[in-house]
Amino acid sequence: MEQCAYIGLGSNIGDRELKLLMAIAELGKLPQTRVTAVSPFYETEPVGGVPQDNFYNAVVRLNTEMAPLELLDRLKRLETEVFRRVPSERWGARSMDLDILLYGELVSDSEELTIPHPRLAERRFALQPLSDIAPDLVHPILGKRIIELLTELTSPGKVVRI
Ligand SMILES: Nc1nc2c(c(=O)[nH]1)N=C(CO)CN2
Repeated sequence: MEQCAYIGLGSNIGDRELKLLMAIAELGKLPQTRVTAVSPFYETEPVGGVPQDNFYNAVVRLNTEMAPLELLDRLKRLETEVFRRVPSERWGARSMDLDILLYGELVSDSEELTIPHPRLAERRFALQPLSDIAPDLVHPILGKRIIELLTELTSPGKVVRI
């Protein structure tokens, strides 16, 4: 069955805007998948304490028939094969980070994959672009709309629309 999945994109190495555009093009080539919404791009302060360059972040909506773990596998392959991402420190700089934020109404916590993304509600760099394309979407655990989560967010984390 086709599901809506929301993917968070982030890059802070090289031509960040070009990398986001390339990632969106690659997502559109995935099997059984269509890109059905793309958020504006934001330049965002790095979160997580490691001193590094600002990120560009965006969120896309996919309509996909791929199962969550299949989608995860495809995203990890894109990160390594297309963007040559190398293993780096946990919160460190990255050429391209592709995270499944939400997958339909699914709530899942396995070793490989936690959905919704466990830090979604704390991250302005994810909530802001997500709220641009899906403000009324309800977080399946917190039971609140994305726009509410964004409004209630107290942590700073500057984000600037490009
Ligand atoms: N602003 C911003 N900060 C981050 C990001 C990111 O995508 N944007 N990704 C990280 C690694 O998951 C760590 N910190």
